[in-house]
Order: sequence, then structure tokens, then C-alpha cells
Amino acid sequence: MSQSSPFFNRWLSQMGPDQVIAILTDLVDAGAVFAVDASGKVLFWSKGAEKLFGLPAESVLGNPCARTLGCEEGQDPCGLAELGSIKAQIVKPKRANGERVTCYRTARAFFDAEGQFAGALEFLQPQASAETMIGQQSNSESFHGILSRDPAMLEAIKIIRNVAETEATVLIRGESGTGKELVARALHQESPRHDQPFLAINCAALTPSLLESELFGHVKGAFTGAVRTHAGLFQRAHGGTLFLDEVAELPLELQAKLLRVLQEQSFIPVGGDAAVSVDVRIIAATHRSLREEVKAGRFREDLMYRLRVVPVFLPPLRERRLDVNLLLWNSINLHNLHGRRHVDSIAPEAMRRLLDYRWPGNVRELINVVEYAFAVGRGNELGLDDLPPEFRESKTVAISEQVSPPKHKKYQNEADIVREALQVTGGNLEAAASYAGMSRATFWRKRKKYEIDS
Ligand SMILES: Nc1ncnc2c1ncn2[C@@H]1O[C@H](COP(=O)(O)OP(=O)(O)OP(=O)(O)O)[C@@H](O)[C@H]1O
Repeated sequence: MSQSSPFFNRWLSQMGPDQVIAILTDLVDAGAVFAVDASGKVLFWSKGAEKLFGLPAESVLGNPCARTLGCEEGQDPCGLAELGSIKAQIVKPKRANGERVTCYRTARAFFDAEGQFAGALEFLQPQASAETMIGQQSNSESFHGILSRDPAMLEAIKIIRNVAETEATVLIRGESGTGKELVARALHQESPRHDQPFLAINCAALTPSLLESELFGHVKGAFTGAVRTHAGLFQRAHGGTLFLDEVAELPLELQAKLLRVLQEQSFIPVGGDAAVSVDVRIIAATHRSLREEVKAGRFREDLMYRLRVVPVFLPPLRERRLDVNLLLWNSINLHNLHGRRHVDSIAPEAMRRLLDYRWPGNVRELINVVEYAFAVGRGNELGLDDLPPEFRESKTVAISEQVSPPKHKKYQNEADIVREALQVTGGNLEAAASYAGMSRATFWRKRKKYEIDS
């Protein structure tokens, strides 16, 4: 069946085929489109090609394409006249500045009535942008900014999609930096409450009394300094969603108050005597197992059941190697758009180290590693030298093996854990907190308490 209307040819001649082809190829912004004649001379060179190779059309048209792209140096044999079509072949054509750029090559040859090669159309897509597109293909997900190709994550995304439109309380479990807040926001955005507020609080970041006042508000004169009535997060999130991060750190006395809100949709502000009714959906997150916390007597069992109506587990990045590549390229492409450096390939050794790494700070750490590479490195290839020191030391693999939380060790005190975590992770607070099995806020408090420098 024809893919154009019977009027297409008439419209094409009215618009002018040149103009239509130019506009069409402009739409393929992330790569180079060009056409060659039977002798391989360039007949058409898109704006994307000018941009990618730094070569204006006037300097290319009429010249042999093999010479233009440096293929005659033996780098990339053409083979199109023999093969007829080529799909996703990895080639490394040369830019005007002599650098080579790794691309996927897709090309189709034309043959005349005698079967002679009559020219071709080619599309070269830089590896960097191609990887982003892979991220959008069907075996991967991009759901409210949550990117993944990992089967366990895809399963989690499926649950999130289904549960979003319900009122169910969701408990997200995952290490620091695995995307718990991102998921909470996605749940809110997909829910009928999306026009109402989404408020978040880290339960580990405040002292118990401040936390109580932040969550439930206080009336004027409730305590010294309470000079005016303050509406808490529950009141401000009315109609919307409240995200309770690090819920396992909630003190027992506040757990009772939270349970009451969940059961009765009402609470009494600090120092008040009248109950306030609210309609708030709770999404909670923790890096700990609430069951273990219940067993240890630190968490109320009834509250655990109320919170984990729908549990969602986000696996650590080290258990989803498929995502390392996807997230790396996503982050690289964001920097490519805005930064002065343009990265289009990752050196094999650098890639190996990135894949072998244990990522104690998970996706947040990966984003920081790419930011580091753009800050310190130069050139189109992201090399080993562009990575933070922990990737370059020969003991990278050994470190990555050690970085799991030190459950097996007997510690004399907490100060030892904090010190060791800082040492092993080279002072990276996020990674150190994860190593020590603490939230960032708890880790920060402990470090201050024991006066340990990073
Ligand atoms: N699957 C993902 N795809 C894209 N970006 C992600 C993904 N997961 C996490 N991120 C990004 O990583 C960073 C950390 O994510 P987020 O704050 O949601 O983690 P978290 O688990 O809530 O961390 P913490 O417990 O330390 O607060 C954010 O910049 C977030 O956008």
C-alpha cells in the first residue's frame, strides 16, 4: 500500500522537492542525512550533517563522501553498492577538526534499470543520541522522568502506573539515590490529585519536636517561640499528597499520631484542643526494612501495615547494570545540550569501570560522576581520566566490593562506622551515608556529634 496520498506528488511539486527534503532532514536533528551519486560524490548534505561534522554544505557538495568523512583512511569501508542496505553499522567518521565521532550508520542504495549502483541515501546518528532513543524504545520506560530497562524496575513502574490513580498508601523501599522521591512525584502526577499540592518531608532531618510541629502544625503560644499559629504539612497538603521520606526514622510518639491521621483523617495541632480534618494521600519511603524495625521494637506494627498497603521496591543501581548505560547516556545528553563539551562516546576501559562500580550513591551518584566528567574532561570521548579518582585507582573493583554496608563487622561504636564510611567513599557524603546504612541527615548528625571531618 502506498504511504502517500494521491495528491502528494502534486503537493511535492508545488512545494518544491528541494525544500521538502531540506525540511524533512532538518526534522532529523540528531544526526546527519546525506545523498551520494553513483561515484560516491555528495549531492545533498543536511543541516544536521553540517552541525555534526562541522562542515558547511558548500565545502562538501560535489566531493567524494569517503574523503569528506575520512573513510578512505581505512576506517570505515563503505560496502553499500554490494550490500544494498545497511542498518545500525558502527562507524567512526571524521569531523572537520579531525576528531572521529562514533555513529550508527543506516543507508540505502539505489540501483538503475540495469542493476547498476546509482547512488545512496545515508543517515549517521551519533552514538550518544542513539542511546537516548534506545531509552525510549519498548524494552525500556521513561515514566515521569524515571528511566529504566531493568525488568525489576519495569515491574515497579507497572505497579506505580496502576496504583497511581487509586487512593492506596504506597511504601517505597530503596537505598538512597534510587529514585524514591521521583517515584513519589510520579504517583502524585498520575493521580487525580495532581492539581493539588505535593509536599515532601525527610523525617530523619528534624528533631522530634520540630518534626511534630512541621507535620501537624502548632497553635500560637504552644511553646516558647510559637508566636503565631502555624499550619503543618498535613493541613497544607489538603487534597494532595504528602511524601514522608525516611519514615522509619519517625519517633514512636509521632508514629501514634500518624496512625491516627491515617485512620481518622484528623489530628490535633501541637498545643491545640480541636481536631483538624484533612484529606491527604500518604506516600512513604524508607531505605530500611520496616519489618526489621518492627522486630527491633522501633516501629509500630499497626502503622507498618497501614503504610505498606502497596509496597514498591526500587533495586540498587549495582543490581541493574542495564540501567547504568541508559542513565549515563541520558545524563551525558543533557550535558551535551547545555555544556561546552560534547561527548559522543565512552572509552571501553572507562565504560568497564563504570559498569563494574558498585554505585553506593545509586543514580544520584551516577549523575554526579557525569557532571564531574564534564567539569574536568575535554574532547568527544569520555575517558578514564575524566572519571573521579575512585574509578581510576586500580583498587576500584576491590573498593566496589567493599562498599556494601558493613553488616558483618563488629563495631566498637557509631563513630567508627562514620569514620570508615567516609574513608572508603573518599568523603562522598551521600555514598558514605549509604555505606553506613543511614539516611543522609542521620549520617550528617552523627558526623557532627562525633566531630569527624570528611
Ligand atoms: N530511574 C531514574 N531515571 C532518571 N533519573 C533518576 C532515576 N532514579 C533516580 N533519578 C535521579 O536521581 C536523583 C536522586 O533521586 P531521588 O531523590 O528520587 O532518590 P531518593 O531515593 O529519594 O534519594 P534519598 O533517599 O537520598 O532522598 C534525582 O536527580 C533523580 O531525578
